[in-house]
Amino acid sequence: MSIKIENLTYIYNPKSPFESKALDHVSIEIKQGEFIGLIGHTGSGKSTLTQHLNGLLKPTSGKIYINNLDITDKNVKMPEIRKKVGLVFQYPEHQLFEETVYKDIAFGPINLGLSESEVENRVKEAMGLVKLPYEELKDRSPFELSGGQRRRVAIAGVLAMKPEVLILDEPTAGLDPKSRDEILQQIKHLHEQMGSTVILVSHSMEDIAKLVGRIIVMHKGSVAITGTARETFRQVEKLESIGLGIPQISYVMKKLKEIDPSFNDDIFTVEEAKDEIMKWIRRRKNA
Ligand SMILES: Nc1ncnc2c1ncn2[C@@H]1O[C@H](COP(=O)(O)OP(=O)(O)OP(=O)(O)O)[C@@H](O)[C@H]1O
Repeated sequence: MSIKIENLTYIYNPKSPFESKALDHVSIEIKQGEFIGLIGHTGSGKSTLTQHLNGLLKPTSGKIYINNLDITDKNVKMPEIRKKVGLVFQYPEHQLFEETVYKDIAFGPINLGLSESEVENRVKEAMGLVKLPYEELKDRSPFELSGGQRRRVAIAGVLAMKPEVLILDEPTAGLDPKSRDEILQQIKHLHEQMGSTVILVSHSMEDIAKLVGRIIVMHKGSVAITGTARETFRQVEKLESIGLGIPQISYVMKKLKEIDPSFNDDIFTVEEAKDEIMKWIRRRKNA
């Protein structure tokens, strides 16, 4: 599904002493199947933006088109949009409420009006996608599971709806490194396998550099930078001026270049850094 946001402005508590402009004339186009990283300092408007995409918030002004359909139009039925745009909130496990893992994941598909056997298939498939063993966990209470497993149950609940656009607001916040890596790998795999449009909100430049095709940088409610990871992370000064940085490994490579100018410092992932260091070692051996 393609997304087009035109001049979107959003004001919380308008005309009150608590009025706050969270989005200011934001225009963005996202093509079908893109993997977008949405980054920005805390309070820059990322969550406010994502909540507009499934109709949870209505623009103060501006338009949002999903597959050319204007979802800000009063006549568009929001449940229809929510079937297509899945939003995984920050700490989604706090929203688990059913007594078993099965019932929690089945909640969305049941609301879609699917038959019992279709619901069961959706639950099995979604649990498989996030690597949760179906037989072992389906009758367990989500509250007996580990934090990482609960997060997966919550993500599976959204995946079971088979959304065409998947929005994940910091899906790895608060998880241990192993669970983080596993969940990110699964999101990557999902994007490749299902071809859905994915928007990943993250504070981790490392994760963003590794995963996404294009980055949108928000600053004070506006789009500050948009481009590939390479194009974005080359703008170090601009990023630092708005309180962001580049992946840690890029700073390491910049330091190495200061010591030996033959180093390439146009590097954003650990994999790229490994290759560059190996090349440097080979050059030294041959010298
Ligand atoms: N419910 C609300 N009522 C009033 N103002 C709000 C509300 N939610 C957010 N804001 C304000 O809107 C602005 C954007 O907030 P938003 O949550 O969209 O930022 P964010 O980039 O997602 O931040 P974070 O990275 O901390 O999640 C901030 O100034 C915030 O204080």
